[in-house]
Amino acid sequence: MDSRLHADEAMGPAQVSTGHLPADPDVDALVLEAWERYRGVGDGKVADYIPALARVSPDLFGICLVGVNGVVHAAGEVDHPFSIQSISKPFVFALVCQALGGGRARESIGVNATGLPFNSVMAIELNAERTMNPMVNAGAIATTSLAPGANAEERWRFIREGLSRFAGRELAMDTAVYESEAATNQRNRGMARLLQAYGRMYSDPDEATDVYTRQCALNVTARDLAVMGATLADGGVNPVTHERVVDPDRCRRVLAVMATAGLYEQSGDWLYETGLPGKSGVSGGLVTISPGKGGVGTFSAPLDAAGNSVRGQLVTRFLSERLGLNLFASQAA
Ligand SMILES: NC(=O)CC[C@H](N)C(=O)O
Repeated sequence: MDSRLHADEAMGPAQVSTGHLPADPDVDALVLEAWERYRGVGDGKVADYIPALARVSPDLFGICLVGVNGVVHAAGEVDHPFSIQSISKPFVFALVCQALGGGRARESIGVNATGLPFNSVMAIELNAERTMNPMVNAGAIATTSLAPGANAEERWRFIREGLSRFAGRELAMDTAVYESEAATNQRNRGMARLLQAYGRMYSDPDEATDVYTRQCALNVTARDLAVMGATLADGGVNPVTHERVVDPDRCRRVLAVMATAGLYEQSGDWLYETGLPGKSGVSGGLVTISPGKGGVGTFSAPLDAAGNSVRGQLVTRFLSERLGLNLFASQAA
C-alpha cells in the first residue's frame, strides 16, 4: 500500500454530513481540487499479467461523483474507456441475488472475507466452504456460474444487460482485452475446476470462466462507475435513467460484502480510512458508495501491491473526508 494512505496528511477540515451532498458548485470545486491534488502522484504499477492492460497510459486520471439526485461532478479523464475487471463482481452478485434470492446466493458462495489476494488458490484450500466471498475470483466465478440462463450465451446476456442497466447505457466488450485474458487465464480456469471438484461450481467450469472473462472485459468509464455506484447508493434505482435495477435489500447485502472484501486483503485498511464500501479492479478503476448519497468512480491505472489503484484510493479517501461520508462518523459530533 502507498505509505501516503497511512500518513497523517492535512486534508483540510473533516466534516460530518447529516443530509445529502453539499451544494453542487462546492462539490464541483472539491472534485477538481482532488484531481489537482493527486494527479502528480507517480506511485504504483500498471497491471501486466493480462497483457492488453499493460498498454494503458499511467497518466490518465479521472474522478466522477454522481449523487442520488443524478447530478454529475467530474474532473479529468472521466470518459476514457477501460475494462471493468473486478468491479463487475459486486454488480453481478447483486443481479444474481436479485434472481435467486440473497439466501441462496449466500449459501452457494459465502460472504466472509478471505484475507488473501484476489486470485488465491489457498483461500479455496484452507476454508471448508471453499468459496467465501463474491469479491475475489473464486467466489466471483461461482457467482457467474449461478447467473440464470440455459447456456453460456444466455448467462452472458443476463450479465451484460444487467451491468448495462446499472450504468444506464449499453456496455460493450473490449475484444482485445477479452482475448488477451482468455489466452492467459489458466489460473482462473484451474480454480473453477477445483471448485467443481468441491461441489461449489454451478454450471460448466470452463463456460463459467469464459463468461466471467467476458464480463471483466466490458468497457466502462469513471463516469459509468459513478452512476453504477450511485445506483447501489440509491437502493437499486439508477438515478440517471430512473430504472429500478435491483431491490433495496440486495443493495444492502452487496454493500456489506464490498465492505468486507472490496479491496481484497487491504479491505480493512480501506474501511479504516474511508468508512465506505468500495470495489477495485486491476485495470485501475475504483467505485465507492456512500449509501443514500451517491457513488464515486475513479480511473488511474497504476496499482499498489494488492491490485488497487493508488490515485483512486488517495482521491476517494480525500473526498470521503472532506464530504463527511464516513459511515462510522458520529452524526452528533
Ligand atoms: N482484480 C481484478 O480486477 C481481477 C480481474 C481479472 N479479470 C482476473 O480475473 O484476474
